[in-house]
Amino acid sequence: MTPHIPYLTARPAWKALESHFNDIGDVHLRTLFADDSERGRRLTAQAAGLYLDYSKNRVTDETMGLLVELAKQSGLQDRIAAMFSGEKINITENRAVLHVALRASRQTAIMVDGENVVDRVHAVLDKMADFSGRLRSGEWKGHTGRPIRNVVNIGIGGSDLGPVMAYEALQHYSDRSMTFRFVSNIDGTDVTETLRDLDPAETLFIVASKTFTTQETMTNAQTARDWLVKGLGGDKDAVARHFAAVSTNAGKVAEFGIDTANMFEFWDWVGGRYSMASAIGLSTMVAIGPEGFYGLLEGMRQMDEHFRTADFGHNLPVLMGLLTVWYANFFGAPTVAVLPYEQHLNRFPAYLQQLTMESNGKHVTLDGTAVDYQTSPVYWGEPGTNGQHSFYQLIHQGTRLIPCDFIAFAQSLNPVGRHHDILMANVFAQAEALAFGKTAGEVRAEGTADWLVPHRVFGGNRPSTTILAERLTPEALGKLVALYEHSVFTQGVIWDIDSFDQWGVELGKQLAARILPELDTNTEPGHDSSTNNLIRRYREMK
Ligand SMILES: O=P(O)(O)OC[C@H]1O[C@](O)(CO)[C@@H](O)[C@@H]1O
Repeated sequence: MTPHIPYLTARPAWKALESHFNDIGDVHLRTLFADDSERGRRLTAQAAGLYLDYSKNRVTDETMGLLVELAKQSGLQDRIAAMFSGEKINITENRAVLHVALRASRQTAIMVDGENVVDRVHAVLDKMADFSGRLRSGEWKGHTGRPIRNVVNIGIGGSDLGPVMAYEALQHYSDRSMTFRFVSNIDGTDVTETLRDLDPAETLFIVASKTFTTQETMTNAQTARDWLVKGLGGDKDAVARHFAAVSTNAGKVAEFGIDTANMFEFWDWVGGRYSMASAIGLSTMVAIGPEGFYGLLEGMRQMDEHFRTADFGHNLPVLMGLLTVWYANFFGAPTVAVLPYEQHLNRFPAYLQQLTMESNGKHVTLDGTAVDYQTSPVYWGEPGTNGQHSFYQLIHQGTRLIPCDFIAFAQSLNPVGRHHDILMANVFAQAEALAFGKTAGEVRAEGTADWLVPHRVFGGNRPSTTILAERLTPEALGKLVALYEHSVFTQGVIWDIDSFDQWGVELGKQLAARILPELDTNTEPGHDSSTNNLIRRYREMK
């Protein structure tokens, strides 16, 4: 029988953390470092080649002990076991949550409803590898007999953000003789600008949609199909050689007119935002090749294993998840900044926004009780060093506490002159400046006039975590993605919420469906006075 888990704020470890926070919440990182010369070496952890330095966080050994205790009292170990064994932990949709099965090795067995899903995963991976191989070699020909040189992924949310993030991240490994583009927005500009300079005879569309009913994706796919057929002389038969689909919904794929032989399947136990290792990653596999894609899966698998087996005190995703809870709930920090010092990770913050906020932006516990504590913070960020010349001012001297995740790699994929050392000097310097700041005494000692001193003081004590890896490879990206996935899981378990549904996006969809027909008629729209007025104005102006 599952042990009863008390409401979050009634758990003994929570209460202990509250009183501990009163004791150490204001202690400065300068003091913590001055009192413990080993701190920077000790408050670190590493696994699967990722090095996590969490020493610049406002924690002591006691804090970490209590946070780990909180994870235990929240039943984290059982919940991890439940996820990995295919239990239907997405309770509001009655679904298993098995993105870990997408990267399980062929020999593994994970049963859902009496079936080993790992066999199905590998059957699809084999089909993807065959298709990717034929595209990349030029064996797969378009309708006019020309090889495919352009791949356009049409999808949105998890059917876009994972593929586009992974493509950007792994561009170094991609086939540079091909172009890869991503259409997501319903704004006609997205599809128009994407297709503007492409030759339909050499273009393949991957329509990626779990449900195959998403309005944005279906509308963009229809426009792409019209563009293709028109560009190839009006021959509808061209669609078969230029469209592939990735979906859980074979019926809808066939209805759209895509040959289901060109359909790559995934399953309802893969959440959209957890799907980049599934067939949703088809564009990634075409770009970097099957071997590269298997490398990505291998990296994820290593982090999955670490998460599943390592004790919480040395478990990277658990530590990161617990630190997020510590700042969100005890310091009241409303956001987390993710700052990759790697240009190829420029879409990583956007990817993480869906992963974190669609997962943990919830207001009730699993049993439907309204929470009286904060859940997911807002995640945001930009690659360094660009952010330094824009919003870092607020992180350094603003009034809000913004925990930062710095992500950096020891080796550059593009070693040019001193660029990489300068980049790394900056990431280390930022974390140092945030933690230790500059005192009024130090500012004065530089000869600063008295009136200017307060403006030039850096309070410091601003927490950050640094993730350091050797080099951005498919494996490393897989580890990083799985690290954040499991950190999100850890947070969700502590907060006792369903991290795998997304009911919050439904209302807007329903209202848009109601408004759409009203935009074309002259009947009185049936909404509040602001919405009615906006609809009327739009009708006049359009
Ligand atoms: O893959 P689909 O079914 O088109 O859904 C796209 C996205 O829409 C959502 O359901 C809601 O925004 C996401 O969770 C999902 O990733």
